[in-house]
Amino acid sequence: MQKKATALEGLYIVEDFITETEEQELIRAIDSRIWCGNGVACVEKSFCNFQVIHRNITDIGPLPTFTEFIIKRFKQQKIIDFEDEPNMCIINEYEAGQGIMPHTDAATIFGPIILSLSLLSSCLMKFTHSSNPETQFLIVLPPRSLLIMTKSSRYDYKHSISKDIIEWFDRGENGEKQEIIRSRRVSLTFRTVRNPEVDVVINS
Ligand SMILES: O=C(O)CCC(=O)C(=O)O
Ligand SMILES: [Fe+2]
Repeated sequence: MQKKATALEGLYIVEDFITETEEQELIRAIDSRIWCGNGVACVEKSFCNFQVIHRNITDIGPLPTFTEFIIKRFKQQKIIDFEDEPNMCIINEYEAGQGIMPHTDAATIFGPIILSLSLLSSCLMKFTHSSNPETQFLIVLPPRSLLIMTKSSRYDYKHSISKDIIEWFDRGENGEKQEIIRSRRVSLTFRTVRNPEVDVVINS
């Protein structure tokens, strides 16, 4: 398990952060719960241990137990320091044809590290510089990989996932393109809410 730097400052990826068995167990645990729509508005289904109502963020409980091994691994693998320990997990589901609009996770609410674990389908995540939109990076998120968003990638860029069912990316070898056929993807995004119970806007 190796943390690899991407071309974008502060953005890292760890492939095979979890095993296939762990992925299946997570999906089983997630699917046995009731989904709600209180998370970021542009995905249809989400689960979150914080509730956002009228721009108010409220702690509605601890992280689900099925995420405990993931947090433990973040520490073991030195992905995070103790003071960065995530206290929030949002689980988003994307069926083929669904994506997420460009946004920056609000800097006033969330801490400096955003961690996103991908399950099931691969997809591309696009990073677009907020003040120079022509500066873009496309990052492949394979299933079971962990994306680590810090520094410039976390604060200066918007990230988004397209609704495209077929996506293409450059393999960087002889201009060769590789295809991704999107199917159901579930992601677990871990963040640190700095100051729960405050009036906030979740994404800017
Ligand atoms: O699905 C993902 O990997 C990212 C989700 C996301 O950007 C968010 O919930 O703010
Ligand atoms: Fe986000």
